[in-house]
Amino acid sequence: MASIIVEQITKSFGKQRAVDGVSFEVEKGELFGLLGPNGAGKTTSIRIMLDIFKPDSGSVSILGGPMSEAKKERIGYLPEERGLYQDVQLERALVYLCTLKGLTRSVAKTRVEEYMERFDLIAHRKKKIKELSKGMQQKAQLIVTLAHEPELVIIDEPFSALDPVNTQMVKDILREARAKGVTIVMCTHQMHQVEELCDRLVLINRGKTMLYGRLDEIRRQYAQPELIVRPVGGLPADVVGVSSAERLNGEYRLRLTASATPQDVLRDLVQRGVALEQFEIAMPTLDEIFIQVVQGQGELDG
Ligand SMILES: Nc1ncnc2c1ncn2[C@@H]1O[C@H](COP(=O)(O)OP(=O)(O)OP(=O)(O)O)[C@@H](O)[C@H]1O
Repeated sequence: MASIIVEQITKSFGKQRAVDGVSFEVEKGELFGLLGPNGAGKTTSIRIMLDIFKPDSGSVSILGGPMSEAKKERIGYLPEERGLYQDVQLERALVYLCTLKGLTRSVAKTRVEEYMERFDLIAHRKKKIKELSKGMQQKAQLIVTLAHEPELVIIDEPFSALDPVNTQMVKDILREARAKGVTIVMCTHQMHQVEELCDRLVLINRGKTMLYGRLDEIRRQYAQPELIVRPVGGLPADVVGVSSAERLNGEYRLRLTASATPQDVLRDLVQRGVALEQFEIAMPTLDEIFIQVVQGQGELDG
């Protein structure tokens, strides 16, 4: 079942077309990546999804239909711009913001305390927001996003100000939420985080959908005919189906001829008695795919 259905949305600001016919669906309980370079239209798409902006055309169904006031309490949103009242003490600010999301004061207090423990903020509970570091403020905002236990979470750059320890903690929290059936849409430029966390993704560029689908399928689709092979000894010079071989730290990256398959190469190596520690099809990283797609569109558009 889909938690969000985005159909052919468009949005212009003056002559600038920020979103240009974007469609995708986010399944219930998945961790979905919303990706794209700066200015691609991600934040505008999120704002349309959350009914902050009306689209010029197209439609959005969220949690089974149009957005409503009641639904807002079932959603957690971490916006890109982190706006907390700077002069208020951390704990007071968090409890207050959680009551705005429908929690009673006493439940809000308990949850906030639990989350402050978990996020290692408890020692700072009496500090004003402006006295907290950037990373601490971001964790505080994540608490506001999550503490009312929303069924749908939309987070824009959740890791941007976090050190590796806090990044790991937030990733664990997101995985736990997913395991409980929470739907998560994550907008980020950090491709390795997407590779680690996301089931499916959409990549938009200049307002248009460039890639959409399962991460593993997208990587397979962009796989070059290359192998990574680690032989026990050396590699013969004339392996069947190999057009070039590059050696790096005992590992070879083999480029295949147009008609060869990985099986042809493996068969030849086995027949020649080459012992192998590793034999795998080289998969491109999401970073490489992102750059290829974005630069490719740039070249097409001139
Ligand atoms: N309120 C606005 N008024 C005018 N133009 C806007 C407004 N919001 C966004 N835009 C323009 O729309 C385009 C898409 O912006 P958007 O913020 O959606 O991109 P983004 O993918 O979130 O980028 P980033 O990764 O840099 O945050 C940009 O060209 C931007 O200048």
